[in-house]
This record gives sequence, C-alpha cells and structure tokens, in this order.
Amino acid sequence: MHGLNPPQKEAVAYVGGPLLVLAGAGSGKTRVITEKIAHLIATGRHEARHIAAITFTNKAAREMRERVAKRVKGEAAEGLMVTTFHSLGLRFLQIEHERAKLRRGFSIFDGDDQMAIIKDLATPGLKNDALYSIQNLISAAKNNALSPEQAAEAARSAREREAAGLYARYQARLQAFNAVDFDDLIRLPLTLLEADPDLAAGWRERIRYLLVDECQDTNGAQYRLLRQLAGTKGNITCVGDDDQSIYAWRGAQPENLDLLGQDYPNLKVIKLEQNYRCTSRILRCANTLIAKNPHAHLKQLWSQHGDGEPVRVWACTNNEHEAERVAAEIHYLHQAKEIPWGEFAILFRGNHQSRPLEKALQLLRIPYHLTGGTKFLDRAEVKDALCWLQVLANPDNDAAFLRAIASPKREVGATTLEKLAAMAQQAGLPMSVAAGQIGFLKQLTPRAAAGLDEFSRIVDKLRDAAEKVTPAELVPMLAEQSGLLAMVRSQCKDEASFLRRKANLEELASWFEGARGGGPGELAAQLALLSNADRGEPGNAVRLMSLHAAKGLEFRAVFVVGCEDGNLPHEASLEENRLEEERRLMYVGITRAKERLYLSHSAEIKRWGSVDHLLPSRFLDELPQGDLLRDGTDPERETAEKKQRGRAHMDAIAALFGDG
Ligand SMILES: Nc1ncnc2c1ncn2[C@@H]1O[C@H](COP(=O)(O)OP(=O)(O)OP(=O)(O)O)[C@@H](O)[C@H]1O
Ligand SMILES: [Mg+2]
Repeated sequence: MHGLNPPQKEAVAYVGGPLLVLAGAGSGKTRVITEKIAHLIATGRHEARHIAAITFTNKAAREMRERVAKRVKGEAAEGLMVTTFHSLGLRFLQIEHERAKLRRGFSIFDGDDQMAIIKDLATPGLKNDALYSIQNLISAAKNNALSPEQAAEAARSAREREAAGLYARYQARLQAFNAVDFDDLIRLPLTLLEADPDLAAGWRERIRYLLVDECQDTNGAQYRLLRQLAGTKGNITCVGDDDQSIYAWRGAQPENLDLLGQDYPNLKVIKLEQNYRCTSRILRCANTLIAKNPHAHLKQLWSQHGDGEPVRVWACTNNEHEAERVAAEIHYLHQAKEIPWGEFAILFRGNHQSRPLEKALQLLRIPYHLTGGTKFLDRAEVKDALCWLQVLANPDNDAAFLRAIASPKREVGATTLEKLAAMAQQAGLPMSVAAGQIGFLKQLTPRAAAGLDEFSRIVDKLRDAAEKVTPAELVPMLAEQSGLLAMVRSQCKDEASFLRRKANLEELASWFEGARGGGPGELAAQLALLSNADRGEPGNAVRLMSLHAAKGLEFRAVFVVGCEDGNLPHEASLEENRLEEERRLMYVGITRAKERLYLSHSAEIKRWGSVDHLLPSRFLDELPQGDLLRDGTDPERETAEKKQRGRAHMDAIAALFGDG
C-alpha cells in the first residue's frame, strides 16, 4: 500500500463489510480499486478468480487490467474478472443460457437490429421519431428490470401503452432469433438471480468480492444486479462521485449511492479529499463551478500541486478558427514543451463537433484518434470478416451466411442460393447447415455444389480452429483461409491501399486482445459488445472525444471546445431543467486536465446556410475569474503566443513540403 494516503489505505484494507468511497475527481478512487484488488490477492484473502471488478467502459476495463498486471504478476492474477456490466452479464448468460431459454451461441442485437424489429412490428407508417421513442421506452423499461407485463401496468400515456405492447412482441421475436439485446445482458441475469436464491448463492460462491467503479452511473437494473451479487453480507467496494453523474439521460440513477446506505445499514463511507491530478488553478475552477449545484455535503478537494498555468479562455470567430487555434497550440506545446501527442485531449459536447478539428489536425499532420466516431465496422472488409465470424459463431444466422458465401465470390449464384433457401426451409434447417449436406448438394449443378462444399469445408476448419485459438488469433487465420485477404488484394489498385485495408483487419484482431478462447460464441459476443462501445487503441495520438466518453481519463493538456450557451449547457437541458447535469459534464471536462486547460467558444456558427450568433457559456462566468486568462486581457502575452503558434504552423507546413 506504499504511496497511498491514510483514507485510501483505510479503503484498501477495509473488508469488514460493504464500503463506499465517495470522493471528487482525481482523488484516487480508481487507484483504490486497483490497489485493493492487489491487496486482496497478496494477503490471500481472496483468490483472483473469486474477485470481480466492474468498470463503466471497455476502455476503462482494459486500463484497469493493465494497472493490475503491474501489481500482480503471472499466475496469481489468473481468473481475475475485470469487466463492464455488459460483459459480466454476457458471461453469466453464456453459462446459464439454458435457464434464460437461450441456445448456445445466441446473438446480441445492437441498436440497428433492434430498430429493424421495432419497425417491422410497429403500426405501418410510424415516423422515425415515434419509433425511436418506442425504442427508448422499451429500453427504459428494461433498465428498470420491468417485464412486458409490468411495463404495461406501469404505462401512463398512450405512447407508453403502445411501447409496452410492442415490448412483449419484440421480446418474442428476439427469442425466436435466439438473440438478446444489450439491455437484456443486465435484465436477464437479474431476473434469474432474483427468482432463484440457490442460483444467486452459487454466483456469490464464484464472485466472493466485488469492486465497482463509477458507481454513480449505474441504472436501476445494474444496481439490483450488484445487490444480488454482493448478497446480504455485502462483500463489495463501490467508488463514485455524485458530481460526475452524467448519464441520467440513459437511465443512470445517482441516488443509488444513497440507496446503498439504506440497503446496507452497516455501510462504511470513506471520503477522499486530496486531488492528485490537477494543478491548483484547474482544481479551483472545478470546485467553484460545481459548488453552484445544490449539495447535501460539499466536497472540497485540495491539491498539493502549485498554481501552474492560468486556465485559458479563448474567444474565437467560428469553429474553424477555434479548431485552427487548438491544432496550432497542440503543435506548439508538443514541440516546445515536449508533451507527447497522447497527452492531449480535445473534448466536445457532441460528436458532430469533431469535423473541423479533424481537418485542422490533419493539416498540421498531427496524429489523432477519434473515439466513438469512426465508422470502422462499416468498412467492407471488416463487415465481411464479421459475417464470417458470425457464421462460425451462429450457424442459424442466414443473413451472415449469405454475405460470407459471396465474399469472396464462389461459383454459387443467386439461383443456387434461392434453391438452397427453399430446401433449407422445407427441412427446417439453417442455410449454412443445409449447404453442408450431401443430399442437398446432389440436387444442384456440379459447379454450384463444389462451391458450396468448399465453403462448408472452410467453415468447418475455422470452427475447429476457433475452439483452440484465441479470438485475436482467429481473425488473421480467417482472413487467409476464407480467401478474404486475396479478394481484398485483387480489389486494390496498389500496394498502399491493400496495406491500409489489411490494417483494418489487423485492427479488428486487436480489438479482441484480452478476450479468451472459448469458441466462436464467445468471439461473436465479444464483438457485439465492442461494436456498441469504445474500441481500438489510440496509440500515441491526440484524443478527440465527447465529454461523456472522457470520464475517468486524464491528460496533461485538455481543450474543451464549443463552450457556448446552447451547446454546453445544451439547448435541450435549458428547457428541461437539466442544467445541473450539464454543469457536472463541464466539471468532468475540467477535471480531466492535469497541467493545462483551454476553454474555447465561438462567436458565430453556420447553420443551414445562415449565420447564428452565439454567447459564451454561462459556466465560464461561474469560474474564479482570477485563475483565467481571457483573450484580450494580456495583449503582450497574446501577441507572443500568436507568434509561437504562427511559427508552429509554418514549421508544420515546411515539414509537409519537406516530405515531398
Ligand atoms: N496516493 C497517491 N499518490 C500519488 N498519486 C496518486 C495517489 N492516488 C492517486 N494518484 C494519482 O492521481 C491520479 C488520479 O487518480 P484516479 O484516476 O484513481 O482518480 P479518480 O478519483 O478515479 O478520478 P475520476 O473521478 O476522474 O475517475 C492518477 O494519476 C493516480 O495515479
Ligand atoms: Mg476514476
């Protein structure tokens, strides 16, 4: 426990019952979790395989695994579960699939799949808005662990009654497809555990200690799942910060932090007050801002770090001007202060704000990584590989079969496939199974039969391999043996574009790093999880992401762009009285910065061809003005900085020409 402060040490050592660490940003909550995992293992209190840590995103889970690996070596760490709620639910359902009335290798439907079903079931002609609202209502019901019947009872409006009715039919459709959606990954395990005390006892035997990060953002169903897993004894450590609750719009219930105290009268609460992340100026900004929200107990964080740089507030003309300034400043700091690219983050309210920033960064040749915005999964070769994986994972998936058999093209035409579909339907078999049966093949032309036969043999071989190798190893094998890679090569005009597309397949493989073997079902499920969340390793690049996605992270220099009224706080929040949540979002943004913080706003924005005038965010006025350096207040300094940026710009352009 070397290097921890006294309350942190207490939190790590405490195993006398349920524990809540409630503390502000950068106070070492996540650090307490990693240290506690190491401590539980090192003291022999629990073996790694009986410990589970739950984080909010895949990325956070990955980071935590890395942090723990540094503290706990080799075998001792084996079996440790560091997962998101959804991965945990998935693992549960894979083990308990029979109880959940699912067959092995069930699929996970994402938002698009969900929408397709809802569209199909809803009254014809319903507008997209209405469909989305139905989708949200079904999801909200599931996040509160309501069954279709309970949702119908709870429905108040006509729209809610309609959604509840659809929910029942939607669920029946999922069942028929042997599929679940993301919300089911929490709801189904929860219902099973609540209905069967023996099952719950069995799982508590398996998971003997539970640690939960970002507890303020759990929704109703997730909270109840925690209670089931922690049991009455409450072998659980939760950490959270009510000031960072920013997912209410997705069903998160920060009041769960209070519930914990009611559900466990013996709950121990530890507060942390020292911030280790930010300079004092940045911290004062954060403290002053969040104090404007009503609080039961005001937290006052302090930092040992000096004042540091003033917080810059930039008044820009428009978002292109803003983007140019940000890019030039990053370039300058990288050169002059030797701050690595990966230590910069540009944060925004909405993903649509990334475009001008990307352009400005590209112009200066600054490497960047956009979280959540890439349409990676839509790239042709990636989509093809995914379909192959789905065929391996789930022979029932006819749609995936149809795409896989066409990539690369074999001697199997549309007529053959139609014939096969008809025969398969008659026999009550999925197409991929029918395609492997001699009886069917005999009825086709010899060429088509040979094509199908070859396909089936490749699938069988890969399916065997999937049992033995990890998902990350399977992807390159698949690319090679399916003929996908050769197809991509034949489609590319030059080597460079082939390598680029091949790199996409390599990146796909890298997403599975950390996932175990365990057959193709695990593989496809992991993939479905990734497709809905953050993914990919940004490497050493400037990070562009939404404020929501930045939770839990830290960077040496942070730019929060678009600090305008109507954007941050967002328009909708002004009407709906959600200003406090927007203020928390700003608080999250500010507290990501270790050394340097820039808050910028534009005077105007182009919308539908006309120009709108914007006002700076009201949050900027709520900051301690003495810690800010606003445009126009220190002309000498500004001129010097402008010169530096100009030089950085010229350097970058020179480098561009130097590259030929
Ligand atoms: N006792 C300590 N001594 C030195 N550094 C520490 C200590 N505790 C935490 N830190 C460092 O402070 C930073 C913030 O810690 P951490 O990310 O755990 O905070 P957090 O409370 O989880 O923040 P957030 O609320 O943003 O998630 C990290 O870089 C961490 O390594
Ligand atoms: Mg944290």
